[in-house]
Amino acid sequence: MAPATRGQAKKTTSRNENNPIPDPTASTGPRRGARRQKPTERYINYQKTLKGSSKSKPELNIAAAVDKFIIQLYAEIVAAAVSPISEKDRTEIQDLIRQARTLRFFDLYPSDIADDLKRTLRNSKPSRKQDKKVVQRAIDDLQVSHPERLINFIKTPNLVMLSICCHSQSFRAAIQRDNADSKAESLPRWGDVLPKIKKFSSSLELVAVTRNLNWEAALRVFDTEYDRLIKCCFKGDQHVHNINHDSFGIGERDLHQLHHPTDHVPHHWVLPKRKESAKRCRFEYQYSSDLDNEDFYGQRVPGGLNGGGRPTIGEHQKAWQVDMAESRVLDTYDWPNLSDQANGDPRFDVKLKCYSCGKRKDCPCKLSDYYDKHNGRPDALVELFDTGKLGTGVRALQPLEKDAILGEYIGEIYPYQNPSRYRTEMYVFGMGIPQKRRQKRRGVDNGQAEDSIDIIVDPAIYGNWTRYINHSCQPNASYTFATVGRRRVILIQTLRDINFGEELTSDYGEGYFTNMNLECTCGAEKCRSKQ
Ligand SMILES: C[S@@+](CC[C@H](N)C(=O)[O-])C[C@H]1O[C@@H](n2cnc3c(N)ncnc32)[C@H](O)[C@@H]1O
Repeated sequence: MAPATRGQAKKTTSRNENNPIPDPTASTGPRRGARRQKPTERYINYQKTLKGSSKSKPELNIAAAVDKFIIQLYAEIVAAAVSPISEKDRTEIQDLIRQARTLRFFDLYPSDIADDLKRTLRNSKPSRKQDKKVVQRAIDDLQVSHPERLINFIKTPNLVMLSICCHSQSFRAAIQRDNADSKAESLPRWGDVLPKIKKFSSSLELVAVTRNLNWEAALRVFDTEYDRLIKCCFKGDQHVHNINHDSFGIGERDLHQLHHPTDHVPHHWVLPKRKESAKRCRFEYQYSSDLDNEDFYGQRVPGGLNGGGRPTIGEHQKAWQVDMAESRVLDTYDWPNLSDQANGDPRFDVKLKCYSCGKRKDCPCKLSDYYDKHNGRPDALVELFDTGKLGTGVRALQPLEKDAILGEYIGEIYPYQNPSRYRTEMYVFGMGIPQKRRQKRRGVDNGQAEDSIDIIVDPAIYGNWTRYINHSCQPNASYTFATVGRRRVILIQTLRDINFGEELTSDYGEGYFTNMNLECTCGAEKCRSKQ
């Protein structure tokens, strides 16, 4: 990809001879929408009060409040997955899941039998201390407010989703909060947030499981307690009405997991359009002479080589794409013009000051320093999703503010002079890096040419999520160059505020689609392909 250079009809009705005011008396029978009487003054005043009252606004406010809730839900689930959970939170999570399971258990029976069973439970007098505790806990579980919410959530979406969402404090509060309290606190009601949770459940699950959230541990904590409860209260098999109690009423459907990632790297897995399991990113390339050496062939190629044997040059291969933290400079290539100071790193930029500290020499800055000072969001919550016609794309799972730096465009680095390593320019990004300053004395340019190194950053196989940003002729993000710690980097920066759920796009530059022999299908109003 070449560096980006950066880059209603109003409805009118006029009342004239051709469009006269309709005469209500002109037709005989009643007409839809025709006003029969003039509205009374009282009615007009009432309408006015409605316009000014909160009744005219709630839709907007509710939508915004629900969005805010969903954004918090994602953020809190991710926080629970990647950092330790406090003891208090853990207890709350476990309590809510246990209450839901107890309620669900009784709900499996026809109501008369369930009532009988609850009565048996309340009248049971277990002798062992441990059993007493378990029975009391189950009796308490039956008293929770809004039991139907918990029971229904286990049915749709399911218990997996409940265990995942329970890791969010906002979720735990919302499912237990009375509607009156929601109103008083200007928070969305449970009935408002539930449809949105269902809508995003596949994405929420993928976000949680690829970050290794241990939803199952929280769910299983009380398994032994349920065994005890069944033995205490239901005297042998008398309660079994075609209901499997192996897991205290939890069936296969309750535990249906949609995504089964084989590793826990969030940016390896693409959220599918339909409710299927997420797919791991793969890439088809042509085996080239550049790869035909021990460094590549000898290593374990991600996803293996087709057929296992050494491929012939030009053969098509498919590999898993790998997520890595930093670019990898390949030393299997010759690096002409590399200055001594560069220390083997062709990204070394002799000419420019470090954008982070402003020094030219002895700069210790790392990219994280730059992020700290320049509105950086390198951990921004994004997900890979299947866009359909454009393949994999990236969308924001949180609002992103204008000018935020979201990450570095990284990949394998090799000299520009070489053909693309995987014989495709799909992800290739080129940049020139000065290695020597122009010698100017007393205002006279000595004519000595600048030494510069042209490099390719190629994330075809090794890269990060930034490679999946699709092109738009009216993008909301861009590639920017910076020098940080003497190293030239390509960064992704937002061009405007980006909303939750919006796809991130950038401009690949004029030549990309011509070079690739592709047509841009971004669909933007000012799409170059339309001009
Ligand atoms: C850098 S990759 C972006 C990620 C890519 N969609 C994927 O699945 O890996 C660039 C490729 O995405 C597709 N693409 C991205 N934006 C496009 C657009 N506006 N029109 C057509 N194809 C596009 C093209 O196949 C292009 O070669």
